Amino acid sequence: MSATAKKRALLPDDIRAAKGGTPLVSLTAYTTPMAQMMDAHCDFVLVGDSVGMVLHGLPSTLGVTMEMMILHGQAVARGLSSAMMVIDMPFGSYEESPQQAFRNAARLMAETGAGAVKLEGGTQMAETIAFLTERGIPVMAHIGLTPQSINTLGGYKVQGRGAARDAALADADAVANAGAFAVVLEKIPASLADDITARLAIPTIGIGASAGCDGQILVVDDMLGLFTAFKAKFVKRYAHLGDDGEAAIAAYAADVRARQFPASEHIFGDEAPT
Ligand SMILES: Nc1nc(=O)c2c([nH]1)NC[C@@H]1CN(c3ccc(C(=O)N[C@@H](CCC(=O)O)C(=O)O)cc3)CN21
Ligand SMILES: CC(C)C(=O)C(=O)O
Ligand SMILES: [Mg+2]
Repeated sequence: MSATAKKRALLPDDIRAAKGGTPLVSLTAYTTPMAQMMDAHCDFVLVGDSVGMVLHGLPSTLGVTMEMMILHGQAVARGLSSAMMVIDMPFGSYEESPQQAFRNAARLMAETGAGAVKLEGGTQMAETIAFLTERGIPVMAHIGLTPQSINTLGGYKVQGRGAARDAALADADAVANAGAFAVVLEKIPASLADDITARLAIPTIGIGASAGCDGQILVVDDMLGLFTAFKAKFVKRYAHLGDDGEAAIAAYAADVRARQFPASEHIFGDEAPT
């Protein structure tokens, strides 16, 4: 999909229609300035629950709340005009029942203006995905490595290898048949991602999956080199803003200590300029 020819905000159906075409481009965002930076270049922007680890220093995504997602979602919405906004449902906000999922998904959409929600899970979430889509809430699914299940998965490991391959294919079929308009494939073998992409009628969005997916997503702070606590194999760093930022802060500190900052252009005289 062309990132420059858009006249209106993209909709889930536009994303769905991109199946098999130019790969969909997506990044996460959590703030207005980051959303502004990517609006013209991305087809959709995800307010990911990775916000908890990336911006709040949490050890996993499990501690992320509805209130955090809503505040960051509102900030991102202010920075977007053409890219579609998708928002993650946080851990504990949808797993209990389709009714619980609807209540919280409706709140996320109403209070942030997101065009769709994303939730983690395959066959076990199919009933909930159908319940939401039948009631007007577009759902992006997320299978493979599902970080909210870190405590049962036992680590951020590759999913769907060997005997687990058939279960991953069943998850893909289940979310597509339930009405998801797209599905994120996280950290699975490339051949499995290619098989899923070939068998589903909806776009696959890869993160640690395959260049053959219908689109790609990364955590923006990872690809900018701003988040450096860990680097998954699937991350490519396109910049090193963390290093650049620390160097800038060190230069500021040295200037202040040497009384080199503020300089004449940063200070005010007694008289207003004429
Ligand atoms: N900064 C950031 N980037 C992400 O992609 C991300 C988050 N945070 N938070 C939420 C989830 C968690 N995800 C993760 C987290 C860690 C690894 C990771 O460290 N992978 C290692 C190996 C870990 C292992 O095998 O146990 C790797 O080298 O890929 C991967 C995905 C993806 N999401
Ligand atoms: C990594 C993407 C897919 C995500 O779910 C997140 O950022 O929370
Ligand atoms: Mg997430």
